[in-house]
Amino acid sequence: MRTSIATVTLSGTLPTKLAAIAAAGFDGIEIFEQDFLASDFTPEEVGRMVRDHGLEITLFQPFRDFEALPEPHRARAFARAERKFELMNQLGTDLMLVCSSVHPQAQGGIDRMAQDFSDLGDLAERHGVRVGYEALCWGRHVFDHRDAWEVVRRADHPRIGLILDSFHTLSRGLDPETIRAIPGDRIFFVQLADAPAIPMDLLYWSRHFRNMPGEGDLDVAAFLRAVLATGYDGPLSLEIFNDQFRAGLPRMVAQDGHRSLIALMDQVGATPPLPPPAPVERVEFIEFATSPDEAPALEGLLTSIGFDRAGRHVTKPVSLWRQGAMNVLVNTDATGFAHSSFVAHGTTVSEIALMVPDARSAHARATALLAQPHEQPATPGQLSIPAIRGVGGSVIRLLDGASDLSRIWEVDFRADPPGAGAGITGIDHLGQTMAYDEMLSWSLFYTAIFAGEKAPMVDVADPDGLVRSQAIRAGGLRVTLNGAEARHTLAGRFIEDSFGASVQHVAFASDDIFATARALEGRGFRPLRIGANYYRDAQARFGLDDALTARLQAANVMYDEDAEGRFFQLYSEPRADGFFFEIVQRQGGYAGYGAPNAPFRIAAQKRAARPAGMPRR
Ligand SMILES: O=C(O)c1ccc(O)c(O)c1
Ligand SMILES: [Mg+2]
Repeated sequence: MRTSIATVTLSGTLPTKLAAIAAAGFDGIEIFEQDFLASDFTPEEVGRMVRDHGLEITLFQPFRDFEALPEPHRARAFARAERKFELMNQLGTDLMLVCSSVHPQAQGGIDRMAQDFSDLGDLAERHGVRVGYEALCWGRHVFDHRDAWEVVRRADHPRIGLILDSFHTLSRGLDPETIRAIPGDRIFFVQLADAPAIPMDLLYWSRHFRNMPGEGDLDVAAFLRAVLATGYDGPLSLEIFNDQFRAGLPRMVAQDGHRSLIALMDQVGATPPLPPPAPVERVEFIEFATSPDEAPALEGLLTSIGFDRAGRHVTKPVSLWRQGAMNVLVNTDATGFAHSSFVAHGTTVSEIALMVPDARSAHARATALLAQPHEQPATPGQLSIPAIRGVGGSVIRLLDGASDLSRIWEVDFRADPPGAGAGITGIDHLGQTMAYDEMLSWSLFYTAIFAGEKAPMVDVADPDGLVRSQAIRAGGLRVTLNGAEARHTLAGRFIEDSFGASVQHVAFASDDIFATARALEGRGFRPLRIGANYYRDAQARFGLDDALTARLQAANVMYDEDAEGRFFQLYSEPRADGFFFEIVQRQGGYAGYGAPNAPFRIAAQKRAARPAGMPRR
C-alpha cells in the first residue's frame, strides 16, 4: 500500500520537510495548508518540488467549519471552498479533507449536512476534485466516524467520501470494528496516529501528544485491520501532531514514521510479510571500546565485579573477560569502528551481541525496518557477523547457534572457560541514556525490530531534575531507555560527558546477591554506599524482618518487590563520567527494574561522585 505523511508532523520549512519525507521512503504527503501559506512558493512551485522528490500530494487539508451553517456563513463557506479547489488544481492534488465543524453557528441536522455535502460535491465535480469528510472527536455535532459516514452516505455523491483518522476513533474509545460495515470505495483516505494513554481534553491530547503507530497505547492495528476489511486500498498516511516532533530532527522523525508504518503494515498483513521479529535468546557479549591508557581502569573494574581475563581475539587487540555465561570484550584497537567509538564517546559500550534463532533473518527484518546495516571488511578466516547500528551509533551484532556464527569463540578468539567468578550468570539489562527527544525513536526501534514489549514509562526523580525511563523487554534482551531533559541530572551529565547517547550502566544477574556481594569484597569491589534512611523506610514499606534489613544494609543492597516476586540491587560506585555497573537478583516473577529505588540510588551516586573535600551528605 502507498505510504504518506502529513507535513504538519515534521519541523522545518517545506523544502526541508519534503527532503526528509522523500529520504525516509514515503510515497506521498498531505499538504497541511499552514505549511503552504507560510512558504513563499507559488502553488505550482510546491507541486513541482513535491513531484521532483518522487512524491505525490495525497491530500490537501484541513478545510474547517463547512457544514450546516446558516446564511450568510454558508455562502461564504462555499466561496472559500471554491478558492481551495482552484489552489488544489495548481498544487496538483485532487483530494481535500473537510473536518467536522466546531463553528458556533453550525446547526447540525443530518440531512442538512448531507445536502451541503451533496452541493459541495457538485462544485468539486466542476473542479475535478474530491472531498473527504472527517469526524473530529471534538466536533460540535459530528464527533463519531459513524455519524460522518451517515452524512456521506446520505449525500450520495461520487465526489464525496469518508476520511478515517485512527486518533479520532480510538481516542473516544469507539469500537474500530464498526468500520467494517463501511464500503471501502466510499473511504477516500485513512490517517493513522497513536497516542499515549493520558486522560486529558481530547483536542489538547490530539494537538500535542499524538505519536507514531506503535509508540503509544492505542490499538492502531485493530483500527487498520478493520479498515482493510472494507477493501480500502488507498494511502495510509501519518498525521501526527506532536510538540516534540515539531521541534525534532525532520529526518529522524520521518524515518521513525516510515518505520512505524512498515511495522504496522507487516503486523496486520497489509504487505508481503517481513522475516518475523526475532525472539532474543540472550546477550552473548558486550564490547567496550577504549584506549591502551584507559583499558587498565576498565579491566580493574571488571576484575572487581568478578570477571577474569579468559582470552583474546586472534588478530585484534581485543581481550576477552568471562564470568558465568557472560562475555565482555575490551577493545583497544587504534583503528576501525571501536576506535571511532572511543574517540566519539570515550570508554564506552560500543557493541552489543544478541543471540537469536536466525541471525541473517533478524538482520533482514532490521534493515527492512530501516535499521542502518553496519558493514566491516571481513578478515579472511574470521566470521562476518551481521550487524546494525543502534543507540548513539553503537553496533548491535546478531549471532545464532544454527550457523557458523555459533563458532565465534573458537574461530575469532583464543578463549579459556570462565574462572570461578563471583556468581554473575549473565546480563540482566542494559541502561541506555539519551536525550528525552530520542526515547520514542529508540523504543520504536526495539519494539518493531525485536518484538519487544514496553513497560509503562516511569518518571525518576534525580535531585536535579526528572529523568524518564522506558523499559523494553524482547525475550532475553532487557533495556531501559533513560531520557534526560535536564542537564544536571546524572543522566544529563552523562550525555554531555560522553558526547551523546550510550550505555550508562550494565546490570548483571546473580542467583545469590549476598554471596556475590561477599565474593566481591575480596576483589576490591567498591559498592555504592546506601544510607540508613533508605533501609528504615524499606523495612517499614515492605514489612521486612530485622535480619534481612540488616543484611541488606550491611551489603548496600537495595530492595523492591511486586506482586510476582522480589528484587535485589547492588551498585558499583560510578566512574568519573557517570558510567556504573549494577548487579541484580530477581526472585519469582519480578518484572521491574527497581524504579522506586532510583531516586535514592541517584542521590547516593551523586554523593559518591563529589570531588574529595566536598560534603558527602
Ligand atoms: O486538530 C485539528 O484541527 C485537525 C485538523 C485536521 C485533521 O485531520 C485532524 O485530525 C485534526
Ligand atoms: Mg485527521
